[in-house]
This record gives sequence, structure tokens and C-alpha cells, in this order.
Amino acid sequence: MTTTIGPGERTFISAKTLPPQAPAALIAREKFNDTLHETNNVGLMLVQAPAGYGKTTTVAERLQALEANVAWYRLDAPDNQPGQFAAYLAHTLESHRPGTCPDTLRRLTASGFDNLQEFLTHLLAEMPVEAEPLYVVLDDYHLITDPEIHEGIRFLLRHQPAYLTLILLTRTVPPIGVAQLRMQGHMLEISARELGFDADEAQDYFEQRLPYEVSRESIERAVRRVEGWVSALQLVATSAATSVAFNEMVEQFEDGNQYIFDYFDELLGRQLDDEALGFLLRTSLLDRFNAFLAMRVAGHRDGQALLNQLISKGFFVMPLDSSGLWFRYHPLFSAYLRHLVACSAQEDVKALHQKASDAWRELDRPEEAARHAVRARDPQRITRILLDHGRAFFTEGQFALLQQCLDALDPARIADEPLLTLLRAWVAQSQYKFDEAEQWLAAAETKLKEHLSDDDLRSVRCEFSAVRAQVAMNFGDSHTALGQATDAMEQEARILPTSKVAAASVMGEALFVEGHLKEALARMQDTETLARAHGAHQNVLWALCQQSEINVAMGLLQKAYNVQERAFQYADEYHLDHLPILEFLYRIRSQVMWEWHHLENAERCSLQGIEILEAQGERWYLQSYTSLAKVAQARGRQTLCADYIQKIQKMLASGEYHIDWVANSHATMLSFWDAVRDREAIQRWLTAAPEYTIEDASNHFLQCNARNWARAYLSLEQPEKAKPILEGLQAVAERIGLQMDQNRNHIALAHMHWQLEDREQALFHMRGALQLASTTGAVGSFLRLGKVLIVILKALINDHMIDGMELQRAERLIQLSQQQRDFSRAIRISLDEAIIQDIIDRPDVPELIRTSPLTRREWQILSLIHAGLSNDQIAEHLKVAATTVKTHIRSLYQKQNIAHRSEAIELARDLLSKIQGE
Ligand SMILES: Nc1ncnc2c1ncn2[C@@H]1O[C@H](COP(=O)(O)OP(=O)(O)OP(=O)(O)O)[C@@H](O)[C@H]1O
Repeated sequence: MTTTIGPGERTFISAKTLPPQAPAALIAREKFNDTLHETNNVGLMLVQAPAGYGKTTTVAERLQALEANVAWYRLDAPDNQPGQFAAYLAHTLESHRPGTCPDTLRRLTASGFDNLQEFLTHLLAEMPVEAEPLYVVLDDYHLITDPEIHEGIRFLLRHQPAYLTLILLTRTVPPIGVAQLRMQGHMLEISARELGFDADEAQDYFEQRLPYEVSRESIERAVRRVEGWVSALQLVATSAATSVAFNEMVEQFEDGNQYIFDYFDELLGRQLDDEALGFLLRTSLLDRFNAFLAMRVAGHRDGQALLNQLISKGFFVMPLDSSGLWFRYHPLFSAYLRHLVACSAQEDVKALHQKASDAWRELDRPEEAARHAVRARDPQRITRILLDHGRAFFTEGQFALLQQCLDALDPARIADEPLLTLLRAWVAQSQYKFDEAEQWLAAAETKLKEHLSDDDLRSVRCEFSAVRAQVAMNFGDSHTALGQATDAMEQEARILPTSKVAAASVMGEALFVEGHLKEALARMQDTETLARAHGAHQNVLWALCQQSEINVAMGLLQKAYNVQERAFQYADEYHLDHLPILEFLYRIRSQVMWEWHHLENAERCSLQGIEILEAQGERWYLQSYTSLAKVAQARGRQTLCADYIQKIQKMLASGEYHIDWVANSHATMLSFWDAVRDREAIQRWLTAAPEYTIEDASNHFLQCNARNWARAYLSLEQPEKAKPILEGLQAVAERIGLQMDQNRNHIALAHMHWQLEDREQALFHMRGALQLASTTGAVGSFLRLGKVLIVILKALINDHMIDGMELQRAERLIQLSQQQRDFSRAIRISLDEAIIQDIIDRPDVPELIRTSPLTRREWQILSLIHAGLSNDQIAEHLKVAATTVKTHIRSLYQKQNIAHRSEAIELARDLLSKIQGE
């Protein structure tokens, strides 16, 4: 049975056949250019993604940017009827280019067609054989359910002229033979994965829409939480009035948000029967799933069919990879479903998690099995998993998971089982709960005495010694650590085979902190070999990170970098990118990058570290925030830096951290306060700062801690107090060979002597610093000095005290330092409305500045042009596409009636000179 397309006059709504209006803050999405260019060779482009993913806006924006020929047809519910569909299709084509199908339209009015196929035959016959490439967009095609129309599309695809490309924008997969078209290469696809905004696009979007600055870290977190779903980003942009509200809202996404819940309520509407809804609810407890898992958890016999049905309905079921076998729900949809589960009395959540745990075990995925056993609060299952796989979790460094498992067990059960005790103690020590670690070990020793032979007890104790060695090490007691580690090395490790690796590593660490750098390096290399032999990933990576740290201490940053590369390769080879230890690797990479002034990389590494730490909790972000604060300061972004400093202070106040971390964070805080001349903060810091000793400053963190005191005194212009500290530190660093510290001490000593007005000594130390920098490659430590660096370096050059490499380095440092100051000013101007207003209010500004006001972004770009940046550099700096910068510049030129860049520079100079005194 086919439907006749009856004759008659029809009224057309013209808006239905026009591309949509662009939103106010339209983000250009150039990444789709290639895909659109490729459509020349295929007849169909399928843009399929859930609601609000930007299908319509993206395609309309790109086609317009590419100046393509587009006939747009936006479907509504009444178009799900062959007659209406045919009439609008012909009308769309004709109104796009008059003369395309007048006869078909005439016949539609006069006599109609027997069916859709006859209509299409007539239409295709009438359309020209050759013409300019034409895109016909059918927007919201998911509204079509009539099989005749789907059949008609298949027919059209078989016979369409070569110049025509059909673009279907749809939430669901249309039944038009997609699988075959895909296999035959007759179709291009854009899915939610590509449509989702990436961090750069989101940054651009928020910068256009928000009146406040949001950190890159917050933007990346937002993009991760919503997986680039533009509607959710839009919701944040409209609802969050401040950066604090922005972060809060993004945090809330984890558990859900009422607006989004309402949105999903509307979306699901009455589309689902009880069976499908039950399936969705039960499977929502899975972080990812295939048909097998879904079947097992939902207790459904035909899981695959139900899954396919949900996918084809466009319900935020996201494919995990290109295999088409693994899926997960969009995180916000998943939060919504979990909310429904929580509100429903029907689902036995504990039983669902138990089923999930068992199913994952069958798939040999103990990690997931353990997570569900924890969520089921099922000690039996947890114990079974830990006894079988706890060692593997440990060697992989899955401490958070181990902790969740062990927290669910009865302490008496743990004390009975040496493996569980060891795991518990290692977890406690990894979280700096050293007393607790000892309590677990002691409790087990008391219990085990009752039923273990002396021999067995001795061997258990040896393994316990490995934990005790690490604890002692973290207390800074390297002597006890060495003793315990030696004990641990004596016996074969029967419970945790990696106990000996851990002990060897502690020995290396002890040697390192005591200042025996060469021996420490050799020991860490041995540890790496031992760890590799055990397949102990965590220990291999740890040993490599430690080698890198030792090389940094020796001033061999390039070597450190190379060791890090090896660690990255190892992680890559064994697919370890999810392990928490990787954050350590990214962190030390970020530190080297900062020192080399590769700020982009330094920032990227810190952000990656944060991404890894997300599952571990914010407490661990301290070092990442410290790195981000350093980068922000180096870029002159003081407001952002202040935000990080505030977070760091809060964390330090509420948690216990190793002095290594504390000293590093304090160094960054002091630099910031020095830059913003917050003497009070520095004074306050001095009253509560960690104590220091000079003679024992045999490693980088004790050096750093003591140097912090000296730097604080220098900021307060009390060089005489800094003197004994810095001279003492330098003597120790020279004796031990801590080259990186020598480099930093020289810089501080130069500053100190400059303040003491001992020019000769100041220049002597600055030259020493430059000489060492030829091995260390240090830049960041110099730039931290601020304005005085330029003065001392210029004096050094004027006195002809340096030449060759050192001279070049000095000149580059002056240039970078100057640039940093210009940046700082540029950013301050563009972010501070008051400064802009102040400029505008001056009587001598060009009239156009008042009559065609610039946007915040345009001010920013104008000031960056003034700071001497090229378009590419501006794009890199602002993290937007070069073409976006060009668009802003074009608009800026138009507003200000500028024809050439030189005029823009002149205007910038003129405007900004008005606040030069700032
Ligand atoms: N490139 C962009 N720049 C700015 N805003 C955008 C962009 N893309 C999408 N948006 C905004 O996101 C929202 C959703 O976009 P759009 O309507 O294009 O999604 P869709 O996938 O076509 O949705 P639906 O399935 O409901 O038709 C809109 O409010 C739109 O303005």
C-alpha cells in the first residue's frame, strides 16, 4: 500500500525552508571543513547525535562559511506524511533556485502523484543533469517514521544527480540502509563524538558569553563532565553568574541538575514502555557495557535487540569506540537514570551491583568487579576479589580502589590475612596515614603470632618491614628506612612479590635525600630492572620518575626529560594511562617544561595530571595547582594565579603534606606575593613557615624550603637575613653536587647582593647562574625574579662580563622578561573593565572607540598586537583557532576603520600609552 499524493493548493511556511538564525555567540567549527569537502564524492552525509548536540547550528554555520549552495528543509511532525513531505521538498528546491522543478510543483497542485516514488521520479527527471554542487539538508529527520518516506530517501539516494549531497540531521539512526551505505563508502558520518565541543571551542564560547574569566582547568572539567554537549555548556553559560557559580554548577553535574533532569524527562516522554525503561534503569549502574553485560544486569534475554532499539532512538547511548560493541550512557544521562533508580522502590540496587560484579568477573575484569562489589557493600565478594587480584591492583598502584575495598571489610578479617594487612598498610602509608599503617601491621602481628610458625612469622615480618621502611622514609628518617629496607631484602617475599622492589626503591630514595646522588641513581636503575622483572608497573614508573628527579637535582634536565620519555613509552606500551602514578610523571614533566619556559606544555601536563587525579579526590591536586599557578604567573595572568594560590592555601590548611610538596607550593606562593607586592602575606608566612636547617639541606626540597625563607626576606628587603641562609645552602649544594639548587641559589644570591648594593658580587652570581643554565637550561627560575632580573642582566652585559652562550641567554631572558611584563599589562587591561572604561572616558581617545565599542576579546587582541604578538602567537596564547583571531581582527578593523596592521599597532600604542604609567 502506498499513499497517493493528492492534488491541491498548499501553503508553505518560508522559515521552514531557510537555514536557522545563528545564535549570538557562534563558534566557528572549522574542524568539519574536511568532512564537508569530502561530501563531493558521496551522496549522503548523516549527522546523527542526541538532542542539542549542535547538529543544526554546526551544519548551517559551516555550509555558510564555505559559501556552499544549500537548500534547507526543517521538518516538523506534520511532515511525516508523504504528501506534505513531497510538497515541501519540491518547494525547498524551487525556492532555493527558481526553475529547478516548476513542473513537479505544478503537477502537485493540479493532479498530484500516485505515490512518493512517482513524485521523486518526476522530480529527479526534471532537475538539471549538471549543476553547481548543492546540499539538501533535511533537518530533524528523526521526526520521520513513515516507512514510505524512508523508502523514498533510499530511492533518492540511488538516483540523485552527482552534484547533489543529501544531509540528514537526526537524533536517531534512520532506517534507510545505513549499514550498507557505510560498507559501500557511500556515506559520511558525523556523530556526537565529533560534534561535542572540545576544550578550545568551549573556551572560545565561554569567553564570548561570560563577563568573568574561567580557568582552563575549569573549562576542561566542564567539557569532560558534559562530554562536549553544547546544550549543557549553554546552560552553564546562562545560569552561572560568577566563576565560583560556574565551578559549582560543573561539580553538580556529577550527581545531576534539575534543569537537565527536566530536559531528559521531556525527551523520554512517553517514548518508552516499561520494559525499555527498566532496561535503561538497571544498566545505568554500569560505567560501560556491551550486550552481554546489559543482559546479565538487566536480566533480559534479548539485550542486544533492546540495546539497538535504545540506540536507534537517540537516547544518549554513546558508543565507546568504533567497534560498535561497547557503549556507555552520556554522564549526565547516566546521572539522570541513577536519580530515577534512587526514586524507584522497584529496583534492588544491591542485587544489581552484585550481578554486575559477577558479570565483570566472568569477563576477567577484576577492577570493575571490585567497584561493583564495593557499591553492593558485599564483603564476601570483595574479599574474594582482593585475595585473587589485590596484588595486581597493588602493582598497578590502584590505591584508591584498594582503599574502597578495604574500607568495606571488618578489621579483624584484615588482621587475619597477611595479604590484606599488607595492602591495608600500604594504602595507609600512600595516604600519609603513617600511624595507621603501623597500627595495621602491629595488629596483624599480634594475631598472626597465634597461628603462624616462627619461620612464617619472620618472613611475614620481613615484608612488613618494607612498609615500615617507606613510612620511615616519608617521616624523613632515612637511617631507619635503610635499616628496615635491608631487613625486607633479606627474605623471599611470599605474600606480595613486589615487597622487595619496594624496599630497593626506598634504599634509592634514602640515598637521594641524603645527597648521595650517583649511588641513588644507580639504585633506582636497579630498582627499575627488578620491577620490570616482576611486571610491577607502578614500581617501574616510580623508579623512572625518581631517576628523573635525581637527574633534575644534578642539573641534567635534558637527561631527566629523556628518562621521562622512557616512562611515557612504558605507560603507552602497557596501556597504563589511567594509573594514578602517571600524574607524578606528568607533574615532573610539567616542572621541567616550566623551567624551560615551555608554558603551553607545562600547562597541558598539569591539566592531564588533574584529569588523572579526578577519581582520587581534590586533596591530591596540590602539586597540579602549584604548577598551574606557576604557569599563570609566568603568563602574567595574576587573577588566575591568585585563584590558584587561594586554592593551594586552603588545601595546605586542611591537609598534611610531605615537605617536598609544601616547599614547592610555598615557593610559588612567595613568588606571587612578591609580584603583587603583598608584603603582609609574606610577613604572615614567615611567622608560620616550616622550620629549616642549612647543614642538613642535602636534597632539593630541604634546599627549597630554606631558600623560601631567604626569598621571603629578600621580598621584604632584608637581605642581611637572607645572606647566611643562601651562603650556607650554596656551600651544601656545591659539596653534594645539587646543580639545580646551585643554579637557583646563584639567582637568589645575585638578587641579595644587588639589594646589598654589592654590584660586583651580584654580577658574579648572576654570571654563575647563567653558566650553570647552559646545562640546566633554566629559564623559569630566572624569570621569577621579575623586574630586577632585567636590571642585573643589563648591568652584566654593559660591563662586558659575559659573551657567547651566556650573552645570548642573557639577551633572551631580558626579552622574555620584558614580554612577560607586556603580557601582564595586556591581560590586565583586557580583563579589567575599569581600565577600559578609564581609557574610553579620556577626552583624547579617537571618537570611534566610543561610538563602536570593542568587545572584551577585541581589547585583548588589540593589546596582544601591541605586545608584539603575531596572529598565530595570539591564537596560541588565547587557545583559539588562527581563523578566529582573524575574525576578531576583521571586526576590530571594521569598527575602527583600520586598513593595515600597522594602524592597529599605532592605535593600540596610542590607547595603551594612556595607561603606561600603570
Ligand atoms: N557552534 C555553536 N556556537 C554557539 N552555539 C551553538 C553552536 N552549536 C550549537 N549551539 C547552541 O546549542 C544549542 C543546540 O544546538 P542545535 O539546536 O544546533 O542542536 P541540535 O543537535 O540540532 O538539536 P536537536 O536535536 O534538538 O535539533 C542551540 O541553542 C545552539 O544555539
